Amino acid sequence: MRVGVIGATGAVGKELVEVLAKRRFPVTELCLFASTRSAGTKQKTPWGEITIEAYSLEAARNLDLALLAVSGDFAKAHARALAEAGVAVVDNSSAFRLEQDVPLVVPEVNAAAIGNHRLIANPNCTTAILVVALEPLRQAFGLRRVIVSTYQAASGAGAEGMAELERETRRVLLEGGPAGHEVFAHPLAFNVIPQIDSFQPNAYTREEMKVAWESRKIMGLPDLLISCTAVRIPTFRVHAEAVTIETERPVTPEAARAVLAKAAGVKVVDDPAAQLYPMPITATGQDDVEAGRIRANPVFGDCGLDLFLCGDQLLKGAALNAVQIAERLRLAG
Ligand SMILES: NC(=O)C1=CN([C@@H]2O[C@H](COP(=O)(O)OP(=O)(O)OC[C@H]3O[C@@H](n4cnc5c(N)ncnc54)[C@H](OP(=O)(O)O)[C@@H]3O)[C@@H](O)[C@H]2O)C=CC1
Ligand SMILES: N[C@@H](CC(=O)OP(=O)(O)O)C(=O)O
Repeated sequence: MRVGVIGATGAVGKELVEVLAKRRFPVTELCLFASTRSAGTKQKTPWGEITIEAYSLEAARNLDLALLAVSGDFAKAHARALAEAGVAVVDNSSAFRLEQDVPLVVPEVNAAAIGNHRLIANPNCTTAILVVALEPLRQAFGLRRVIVSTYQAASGAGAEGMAELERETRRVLLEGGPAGHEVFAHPLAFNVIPQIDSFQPNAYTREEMKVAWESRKIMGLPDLLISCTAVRIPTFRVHAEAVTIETERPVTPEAARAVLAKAAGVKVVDDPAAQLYPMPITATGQDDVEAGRIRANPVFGDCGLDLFLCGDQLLKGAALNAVQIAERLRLAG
């Protein structure tokens, strides 16, 4: 397949190239696109050094598959035209996630939604990591309410977010100066920030509402009661999530552990006696979402469960999930 990665110089785009190679996606030609800023620069890839092109429909229309990792505004301006030109498009931005005619897919949960669609939306990273663990629990015990608190890495804000955390951490440690900020609302180094994206009229942030809106769509549970508090922390990679659920039927930690141990895309890491639990340091670079600290939550009687998740948001939350979707597009013909 002729494959294009659009946004190839960014945090997600670079991972997309690596994931395509790692999963031996049948690439006959790889084209890398970014903005005019990067056009002409060369990027090392498993297929050799490739020159970045400035994106244009003319240059991309001969692709079989386009993996978009640019902004929502860019996707709104270009994705449908690309799909109408016959290119299968998987979009990582939030532009189309809630559009009725565009499936929003996490293959472990709702691969069937792909059907014959040629424009597929990849979910918000926090959401993808959450639903991979929630869906098997829903199937086994039913799901009544979900409360999530997140601990999200700097790379969720893209390559510039990572660069800012590194630069400002160095500034504090080496120069003793105060940490600055441009990407984040406040200095992130040596801090945590309970704001990701803009505030909504209901006092939640947009990131928090995406977790609710998108989980409902992916899981096909439009009335699911779900509340999220999304927090940025000074790690580079992996989003962690403390999750509390109320199930419809009684649940025990042992039964939940057994369900999650069999679930695709989940790895149970839960041995408190050995101090084993999910952490960004162990989840970095891993395809599976780590699930641990599984315990009964007494607030919801025998239907309450607490767990802690760590997922590499550049992989399952973005590049890996997008390529998993593309693999199914290929199978669909
Ligand atoms: N980071 C994450 O954890 C996740 C991100 N996403 C989504 O994925 C998308 C990409 O995010 P991320 O990789 O973090 O962002 P980055 O800021 O790291 O990368 C953005 C990319 O878009 C390119 N770009 C910008 N403008 C244009 C343009 N006009 N034409 C072509 N390419 C352009 C940039 O190229 P250049 O270098 O030339 O400027 C760069 O390659 C976003 O929609 C984001 O919401 C989704 C899930 C997780
Ligand atoms: N908002 C996420 C990453 C992201 O880009 O999400 P979305 O694609 O929904 O805007 C974060 O900052 O961690």
